This record gives sequence, structure tokens and C-alpha cells, in this order.
Amino acid sequence: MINVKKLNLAFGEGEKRNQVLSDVSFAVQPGEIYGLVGESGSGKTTVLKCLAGLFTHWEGELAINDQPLEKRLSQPRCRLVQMVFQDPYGSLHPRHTIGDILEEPLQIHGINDRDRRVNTLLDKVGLSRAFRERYPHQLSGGQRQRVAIARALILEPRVLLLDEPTSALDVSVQAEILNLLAALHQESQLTYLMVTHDLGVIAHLCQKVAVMQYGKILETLTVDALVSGAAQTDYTRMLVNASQQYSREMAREVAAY
Ligand SMILES: Nc1ncnc2c1ncn2[C@@H]1O[C@H](COP(=O)(O)OP(=O)(O)OP(=O)(O)O)[C@@H](O)[C@H]1O
Repeated sequence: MINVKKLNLAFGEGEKRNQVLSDVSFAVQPGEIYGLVGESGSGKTTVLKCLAGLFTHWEGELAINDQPLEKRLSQPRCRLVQMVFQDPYGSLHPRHTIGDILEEPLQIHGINDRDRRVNTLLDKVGLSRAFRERYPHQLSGGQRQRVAIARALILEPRVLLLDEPTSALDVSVQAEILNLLAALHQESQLTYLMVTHDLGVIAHLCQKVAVMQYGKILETLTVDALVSGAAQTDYTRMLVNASQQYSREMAREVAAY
């Protein structure tokens, strides 16, 4: 479903050049929930942004549903793949109502039947229709993330790219959003590629995971192998240990690795 082959991307020129992705390759099967983990700055979000068409200066091959992705964003691509960002507040236009935010992609894509589609999606993400008249600042963090998920789904994409979709939320709300994502996945057999710091989230939702460090994939493995301690690399084993038994010493060890 998602094929990433030898993806390379750098920022800056000459001495300031920063190679952020180096020959990143992995494949996600249709309907799979696939996790991307690794330390901060390892390039996880950058991979998603290349797939979403937000970065265009990459090299390599990207394909979704056997369709090679061009670098520029196109309408067919928006209907194939959508991204949900970490911060639901920053990703929603502050002066547009929720109704307008959800209708806008339908207008851009010339899709009719907008009223019904918006209402159906609000139902799906667990928000009443009264939310159509509200503005983002009148919503809680969890409600805003529900709107961001609804907006990502309004064009009925086959792939959702999820960039730490719960990390900006209160712990009590995180589980609600994860459960919503799991229910939506089951209902529509979407394919998810999800960046997270949280191995608990990986264990709860994902079937496979790729571990990144310094812009490279260290290893890909099934979540069963991850939780049963069958990781191949010391770094992945350390991530698992750190998540099971968090301590200051362990945090130092991971940071220094
Ligand atoms: N627009 C940009 N211009 C220059 N450098 C960038 C840009 N976006 C990302 N980077 C750099 O690319 C590297 C990878 O960033 P990325 O956001 O992909 O990491 P990440 O693994 O998602 O980290 P985190 O878990 O902290 O979100 C970082 O060194 C970052 O500073």
C-alpha cells in the first residue's frame, strides 16, 4: 500500500547541509497500522511530510496503492493520503467554524452532498452537529483533534499519516483518541502510518514498526517481536527497556546512545 524506497532528503547547502533522511526504505501493507519510532530528530515527521507532499525536494521512490507519487501535491493525491498533525490547534484555521473547516476540502474538490458528508463525519468522530457552528478555540484539545481527524477523512482517503496524534493531549484524552482511531480503522480498513514516541501506543495499535535513528531505518519488525524482546539492534532493545522501566538513568543512557 505504501512503498518507500531509498528516500533521501537534506536541508541546507554546502557546510550547512543536513542530511535528514538517508536511504529510508519500508513497505506498509493495505489495512496495516504501521508505527515509526525513534528519538527526537531522527526524521520520522520528515518521512510523513514527504508522503503527504509537504516536502518536495526528496530523492528516491514513493508510491501509494502502486501509484508513484510525484513531488508536487495534486488533487488525486489529496484524495489518496491525508495527514493528522500533532498539534490540533495549530492545524485548524482559528477564524473558520468547524463546519467551514470540514466543508472546505469538499468545495475545493468539487464534491457535492457536502451537508450530509459533514454531518456523517461529525457522527463518526463522536461530535454532535452543534459543533459545526463553533470555532476551534471553543473546543477542548480532544475535540479539536477529533475535528482534525474528521477533516483528514472528509475526502475519504485510503491512507492516514498520523504524526504523534495524541502527544499534545491530556493523558485522560489520549486513550479516547486512540480508541477513535482504532474504531475508524476497523470500520473503513484504512492504512495508517503513525509516528509516536510511545511504545505503549505501538503495542496497542500497530502490527509492524520501523525504528529510526539519525535519518536511517535501523530495523523493521513486527510488534509481537518488539514486545517479546526479539529486536535485532541494541538501540531498539534499549527503547523497549526504557519504556518498560523508565528511570533517570535509563533516560540518560538512551539520550547518550
Ligand atoms: N523545514 C526544515 N528545515 C530545516 N531542517 C528541518 C526542517 N524540518 C525538519 N528539519 C530537521 O530535520 C531533522 C528531522 O526532523 P523530524 O521532525 O523529521 O524529526 P522527528 O524524528 O519527527 O522528531 P520529533 O520526534 O522530535 O518530532 C531535524 O534535525 C530537524 O531539525
